[in-house]
Amino acid sequence: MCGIVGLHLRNPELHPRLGELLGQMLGEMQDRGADSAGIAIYGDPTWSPAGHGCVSLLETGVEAAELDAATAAVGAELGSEVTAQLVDDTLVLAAADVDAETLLTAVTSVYPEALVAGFGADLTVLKGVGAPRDLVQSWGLPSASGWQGVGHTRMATESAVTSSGAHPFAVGPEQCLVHNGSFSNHATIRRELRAEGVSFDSENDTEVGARFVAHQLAQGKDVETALKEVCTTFDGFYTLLVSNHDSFAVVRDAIACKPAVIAETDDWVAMASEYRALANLPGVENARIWEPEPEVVYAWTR
Ligand SMILES: NC(=O)CC[C@H](N)C(=O)O
Repeated sequence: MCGIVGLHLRNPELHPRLGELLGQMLGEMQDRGADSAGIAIYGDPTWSPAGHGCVSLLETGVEAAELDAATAAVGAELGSEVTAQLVDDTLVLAAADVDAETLLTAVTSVYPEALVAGFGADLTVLKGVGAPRDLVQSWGLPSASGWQGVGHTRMATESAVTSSGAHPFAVGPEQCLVHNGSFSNHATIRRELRAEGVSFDSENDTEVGARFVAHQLAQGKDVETALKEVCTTFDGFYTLLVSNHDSFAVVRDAIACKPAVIAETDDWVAMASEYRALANLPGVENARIWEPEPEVVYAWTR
């Protein structure tokens, strides 16, 4: 198994409720993947303030008492002021008027061994090992706000139960990908991407999918084209939810044996592995609800 949830909010009045709603959705999917979990939040004013470059970092070894030293070290490397907070195990860094890739370069030179969980103008990615409902509380997710969120509960099939194996895989700017299923030819595609200079953080099959999509987007392709390329390149089983700075997209493999349901109202678009994760969303009783067809890319833009 594995559980996927995603919520793209169209109505700004709902933005303050993003974390509360996503946290409930993720909690409903705990029994599909109790090993580990992760979330991507777009637009929270505390974690990723407007106009800031943001980087989410795991495995830094930084403790709460060392945050000032961390901001000083990254600030010195960057040449401008940096803020940092520890959200459970994730070090969330932000810098005003700096693009996220510039901040990322400074951060990775100070913490070369750390795991980059995500980066972007508007994006925070938190991941951890443990029960998803406990992680939701440790992250303080119910108080988060924003315009889009993605979450995943993992039951590992392809690599160890570690933070680096937890989803989302957020390997390109503002990008995030979560997966239910397993890619059977990921080793081949990993070799091909490596030959093109792509490097990897884990042995996970989903990371290969995320790096493939990021590679396509970096070549200028749009999300729909990149996901159609996924369908022609990857073998195995997959329901994927892919988000970006302005988009939210779902695709399933040709057999579509991994469950997925999409619901849409004027106020939001939501996706989950099972309907029960959507059942408490405001206005769901009037939503258009359907099961995504095999190899059809469903994409929404802001
Ligand atoms: N159960 C799943 O869907 C697992 C997803 C992916 N293959 C992983 O191991 O992370």
